[in-house]
Amino acid sequence: MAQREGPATDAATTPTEDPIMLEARALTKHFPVRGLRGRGKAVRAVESVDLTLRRGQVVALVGESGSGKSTVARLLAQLYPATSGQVLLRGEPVKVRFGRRFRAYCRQVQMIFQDPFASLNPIHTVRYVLTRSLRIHHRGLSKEELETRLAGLLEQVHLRPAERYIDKFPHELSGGQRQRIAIARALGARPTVLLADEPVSMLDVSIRLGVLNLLKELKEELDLAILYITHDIASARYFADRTVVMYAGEVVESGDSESVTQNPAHPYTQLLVSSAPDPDKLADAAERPARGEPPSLIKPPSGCRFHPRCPFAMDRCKTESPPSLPAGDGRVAACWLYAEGVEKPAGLEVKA
Ligand SMILES: Nc1ncnc2c1ncn2[C@@H]1O[C@H](COP(=O)(O)OP(=O)(O)OP(=O)(O)O)[C@@H](O)[C@H]1O
Repeated sequence: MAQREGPATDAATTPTEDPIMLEARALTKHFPVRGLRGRGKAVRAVESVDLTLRRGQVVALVGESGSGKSTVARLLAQLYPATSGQVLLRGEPVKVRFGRRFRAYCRQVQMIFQDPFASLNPIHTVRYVLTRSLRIHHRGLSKEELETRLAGLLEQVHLRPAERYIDKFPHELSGGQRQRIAIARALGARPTVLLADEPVSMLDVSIRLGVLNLLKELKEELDLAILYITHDIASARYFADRTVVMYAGEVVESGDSESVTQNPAHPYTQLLVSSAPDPDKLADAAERPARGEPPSLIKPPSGCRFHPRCPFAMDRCKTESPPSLPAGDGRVAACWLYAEGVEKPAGLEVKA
């Protein structure tokens, strides 16, 4: 059986030939704890995460609050320096945080934030926001070119006619319209990769699907590689080609979205799926209730970080960190239950 040291990797099992645009290799981030009592301590927010974003694909990064999803996105966007590990853009290692090379990186890799209220400055009109993005990323555009591109950006995010929106301030727009402006601003750079950190979670439920559909359409039109960060594993099935599940800073499962969301292999993914608000699954969730809380990342549990909450934990799980193991359907799971010779316990229902 093929085994790999460390947690589940997304890279090993990608079946398609689409070129890799952005990649994380063993990406790790520890935040030092400040203050006298924190001396020598660190929040181990992201631990050896591998992730592959391919052209024309959406990868969902799913996990509960505090599992390290946003930190991964910020590391990929070069907003934080990594403690260790690498980010590679089209195979080239990247380590830039300032100056011209940083701007060149941002032209390729753009981020969309969760809160369209906070990410747009209230004193600037849509025209200002989009013009600024175009000017920063594409110097020397003539006035006419700028106007054409501005109208094009609004058209791309379905805010039409452009004249209706161009001179509006953020407070004159709905949450969904604001998020569309944030997306248009990102597109102004003509990126190849979008990192979308919970792009719809602050929007009304009724308009979330419209924004996700827009991102899906843009992915197809522009061949974008998209990282979609979410708490909502159900939306990953709908929106993402592949799904990567994080728990307490580590990747625990990855594979194509249909298998990961419909036939989860890792006990944590099973817990996430069973506690998603799906009326058909409520009975099952009650039978296997979530035990405990996510652990402290300053002193994470030894062995598998999920073992204190895992209904199937074995002795080995308390001491040995599980490697990435094939778990059927092309998925990999960082779980000892998938090691050779281990009998699957009753209740771990994974279709072969
Ligand atoms: N700048 C920082 N300094 C110290 N600790 C941080 C910092 N940013 C994040 N953390 C910690 O790192 C861990 C992971 O946080 P992160 O925001 O990446 O998780 P998340 O999965 O995105 O959660 P959420 O969905 O709530 O945003 C948390 O314990 C958080 O408190």
